[in-house]
Amino acid sequence: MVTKLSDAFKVNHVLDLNSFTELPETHAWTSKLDSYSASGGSCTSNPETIPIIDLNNKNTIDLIGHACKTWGVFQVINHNISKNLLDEIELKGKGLFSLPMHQKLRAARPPDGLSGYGVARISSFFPKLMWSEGFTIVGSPLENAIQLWPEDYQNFCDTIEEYQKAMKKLAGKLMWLMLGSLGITEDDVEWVGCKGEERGCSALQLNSYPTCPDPDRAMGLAAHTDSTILTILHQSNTRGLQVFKEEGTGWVTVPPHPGALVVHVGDLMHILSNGLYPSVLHRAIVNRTQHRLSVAYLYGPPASVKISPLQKLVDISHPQMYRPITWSEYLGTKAKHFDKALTSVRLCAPRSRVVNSNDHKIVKVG
Ligand SMILES: C=C1C[C@]23C[C@@]1(O)CC[C@H]2[C@@]12CCC[C@@](C)(C(=O)O1)[C@H]2[C@@H]3C(=O)O
Ligand SMILES: O=C(O)CCC(=O)C(=O)O
Ligand SMILES: [Fe+2]
Repeated sequence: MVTKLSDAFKVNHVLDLNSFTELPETHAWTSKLDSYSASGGSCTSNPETIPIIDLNNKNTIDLIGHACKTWGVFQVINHNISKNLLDEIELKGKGLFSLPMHQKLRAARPPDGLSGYGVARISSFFPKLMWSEGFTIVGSPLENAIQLWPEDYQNFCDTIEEYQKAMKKLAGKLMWLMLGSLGITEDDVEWVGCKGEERGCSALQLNSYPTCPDPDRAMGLAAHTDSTILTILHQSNTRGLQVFKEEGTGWVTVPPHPGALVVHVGDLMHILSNGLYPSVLHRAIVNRTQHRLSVAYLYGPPASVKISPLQKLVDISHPQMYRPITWSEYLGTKAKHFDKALTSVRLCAPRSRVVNSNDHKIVKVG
């Protein structure tokens, strides 16, 4: 960890990125830092493209299974989330991030808190700061919304709550399609129907990436995997999201597709599938001319349920690869070990096909 910047991170020092005409040193990700490099790593114009899956297609389940195995990411269309709701959440996000800094800081995320405004949580693991600001909502948005708009918080809350509800439904459906593609049914999952504590459950993360005076040396959101079962990402029509594909391919851009939502396989699906569906390493880069916004719905199980490889996927030739762990414990492990979190709960060596994409600092991208 880098002491100076991690101190800044702890007190949630957010700089107003719109006020810079040159990239400050604190945000300059040099190529010497190898895998930390912003411009580092080939970003291919790969002939292979990230699958776009129509949820009304009769082969959806197989297409999803194949995408999870080969990419760890896909886009979905015909997902039943209205364009109106997607436009509305984008509008609310833009409204929030365009508030003056002193107003946003009224809702600053406390050092050990879950919800609120601030720099990327993973900042403390990197020697440089990221060119982004974020707003996390776990549970009700009410408390933060009142801090931001004491007179007019209801409008924001209504959109967020409607979005959370719609995403929860879609995420549940996608989880069962993913598990279904592995031959798993509800009977195989002990914690089905277990409500658990709502606190600590799925989070909504609004990310804002202001235009950047030197985008090749800056990093929007550094390479990471999500600590989720799956994540549903709505990206505005500006490019920026990249996923890492092994086998010599490198970083691949996930091009915005009108109306589509991006789905990431997260670390908990990696565990549940006993390594069959590896979580996807991804990052966000920035650009000189267009502000970019993304909204991530980070979906997980009830916080206190023990997650472990599903027994149907474990046998003598496929031993259990991970120990049981709750989502809250895993988030704690991630906060401490970051890219080594998954390895730290591993019981035996990974399947030979799976490159350990989670030791991402060893991934050669520079
Ligand atoms: C549920 C969560 C996953 C997350 C940490 C959090 O408590 C809320 C924010 C999430 C997020 C979004 C941006 C990337 C990420 C790595 C981060 O720093 O905050 C993820 C966290 C995660 O998936 O580990
Ligand atoms: O902004 C993006 O495209 C990526 C956001 C992301 O990875 C996250 O919020 O976890
Ligand atoms: Fe992410």
